[in-house]
Amino acid sequence: MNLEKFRQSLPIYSIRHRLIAEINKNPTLILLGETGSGKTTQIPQYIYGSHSHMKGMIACTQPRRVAAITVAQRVSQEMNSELGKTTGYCVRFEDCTSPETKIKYMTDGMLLREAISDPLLLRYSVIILDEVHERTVHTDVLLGIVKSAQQKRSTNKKFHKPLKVILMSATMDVDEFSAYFNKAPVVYLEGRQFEVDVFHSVQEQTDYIFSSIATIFQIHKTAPVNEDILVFMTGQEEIESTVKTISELNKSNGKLSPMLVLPLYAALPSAKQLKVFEKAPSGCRKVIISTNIAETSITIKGIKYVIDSGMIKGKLYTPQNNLELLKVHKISKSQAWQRTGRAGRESSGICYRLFTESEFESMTLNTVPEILRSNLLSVALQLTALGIDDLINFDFISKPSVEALTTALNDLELLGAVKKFFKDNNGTENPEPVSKKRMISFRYELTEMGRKMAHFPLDPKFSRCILSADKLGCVEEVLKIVSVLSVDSVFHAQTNTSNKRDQAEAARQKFSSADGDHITLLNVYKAFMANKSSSKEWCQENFLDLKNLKLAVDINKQLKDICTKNSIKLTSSSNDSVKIRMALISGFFMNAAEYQKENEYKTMTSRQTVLIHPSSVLFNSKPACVLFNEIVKTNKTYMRDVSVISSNWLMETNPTYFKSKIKNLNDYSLSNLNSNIR
Ligand SMILES: Nc1ncnc2c1ncn2[C@@H]1O[C@H](COP(=O)(O)OP(=O)(O)OP(=O)(O)O)[C@@H](O)[C@H]1O
Repeated sequence: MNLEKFRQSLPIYSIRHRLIAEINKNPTLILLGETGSGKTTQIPQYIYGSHSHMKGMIACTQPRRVAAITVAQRVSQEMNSELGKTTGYCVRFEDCTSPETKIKYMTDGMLLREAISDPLLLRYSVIILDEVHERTVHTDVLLGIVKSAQQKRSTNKKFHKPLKVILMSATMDVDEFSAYFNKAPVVYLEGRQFEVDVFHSVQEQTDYIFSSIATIFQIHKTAPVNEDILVFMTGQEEIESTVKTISELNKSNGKLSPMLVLPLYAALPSAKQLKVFEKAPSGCRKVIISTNIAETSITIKGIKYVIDSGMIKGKLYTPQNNLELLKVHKISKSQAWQRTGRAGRESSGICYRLFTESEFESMTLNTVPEILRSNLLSVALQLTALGIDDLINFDFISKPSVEALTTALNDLELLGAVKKFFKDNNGTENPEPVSKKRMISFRYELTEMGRKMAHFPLDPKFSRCILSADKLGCVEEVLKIVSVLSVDSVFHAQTNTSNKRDQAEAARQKFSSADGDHITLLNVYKAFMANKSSSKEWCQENFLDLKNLKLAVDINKQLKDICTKNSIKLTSSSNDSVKIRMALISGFFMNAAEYQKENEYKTMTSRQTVLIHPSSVLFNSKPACVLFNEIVKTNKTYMRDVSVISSNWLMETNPTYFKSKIKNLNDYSLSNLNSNIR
């Protein structure tokens, strides 16, 4: 079938005139249509076709870069035009558009960044927010920004350019979205092009990795070899080890046809992600093991079977102790339907759910919005950079708790990114509260430091470390550490025999620094760069993860580019571990802990009892005062990525903050706090 005929066979084609009429009539429209019905690829083309004189662009946002890129490729093929001309895409670190571009697929994060310099989004006539059901933090924030831009553009004659907004998904809570956009009308699109048969497990599965592998081989033994399989699992490590297991099992069997087993997760470099879209060699079955990154929007040709573990790795946040944890948990019904919808896109498909029907029934209908289970530090910085100075009263579709927002703003103030101004009942602003009775409100303004921090696509704590490194003259070193911390562990975990474990430990000792994990990671990075020509063998010998190290090098390059663009000199002071740790303190001073007794530490901020993680080079030492990057909870609460610091450094970096903390510390702490350990 040629592409034009194919487009006409999509369910959405039959209602295209009605859709355009509704879009013309209403400022906002909500479109609920089944997966594969043609929303993402067709709606922008219909709008472009019927409004070719339109001045502004049509933006279509996607929660993930891989979707933005592949959908743009498909649409430019359907329009028979070169990618980057009429249709283009824009994702972090990659802009494939030109002055001719009219249809722009982009990540929601990119549109948010654009809003910093263009809060009314004047470049766009139509903004389509796709896959809104995913409720990523970026989508939720964008909903507020787009709504406010739409209101301002409709009431202020100066702009003469109303903004059309379209929200789309196959599985959203339409009432909530419609209410948020002043009772916007909803168009329901029924029917899908190809059927997908869904099978549930008969019994509850205790080990979804084992069940996934068993199901893959059941299919592989019986189904034609050109029918590919997409499996949903939870995270990078689990996916990489499953890819390895399946490949080895298939090879060792000897009788089965070959398999091309590919991983897919967000941290994988873009080129590797796009590999899953390539056809497998003839006579070979493609099996893709993916996180939820492949859950929405994308079409991978050849996928006949979807295997859904029913699990996802997602964020959980408790503002009381400012703790954000990643946890594997069950998906929602809406996610299960999205995963099912990745089959049946070129012909009928089959979805095997590795959970029973009653387990499915007990799942929540929709995913809890990410904004309600995240630390809001980055969001608060971005919104303040957008000029929103009263976050507590910002029109969020799902309002985070005041506690979570206040924690984020207070932390940003401590990091020096924002400044608080108090307004009294005369309307006068003061940097300090004058008297409680007279204060009526306060607002936050971005500082020069905050403006610079907002340029980095990083947790603001890391951005702050980089900016302090600029002052201290150790930018190169801090960038390397931040890059390694931005990827999964660079140390190999798969050392299952005790002999191998000893060898791995011995190899690690080579990089180990008594100052802690950060300097150890810096040593690993530097050694990797020095041995790059023989990197594969070198990594094997040293029990290091080549893929993650390469990724870190890539991130390092991108961060260097941002520094250069922002006039931050790439200074180096490689032998000065104190300077480097001082720079780290400036971002992570809230993550300091002091030794108590019997290997136990207490965090200075929330007074939690924590231990040093066994993976740390400091596991067997007991420094009086440490800094950590994160807390992980298993059966105990551990600090991960730990470095030795001196309590005096904390006082030097943030005296106001630590003076108040000292008041709360017990006698033991007070005597320790001023002891400089090295
Ligand atoms: N890259 C591609 N290669 C081949 N076919 C594609 C591609 N992208 C889309 N299609 C075809 O177009 C159909 C419609 O895709 P589209 O993404 O527009 O649907 P959708 O309604 O937005 O689905 P979803 O809700 O799952 O994102 C798919 O089912 C598939 O048949």
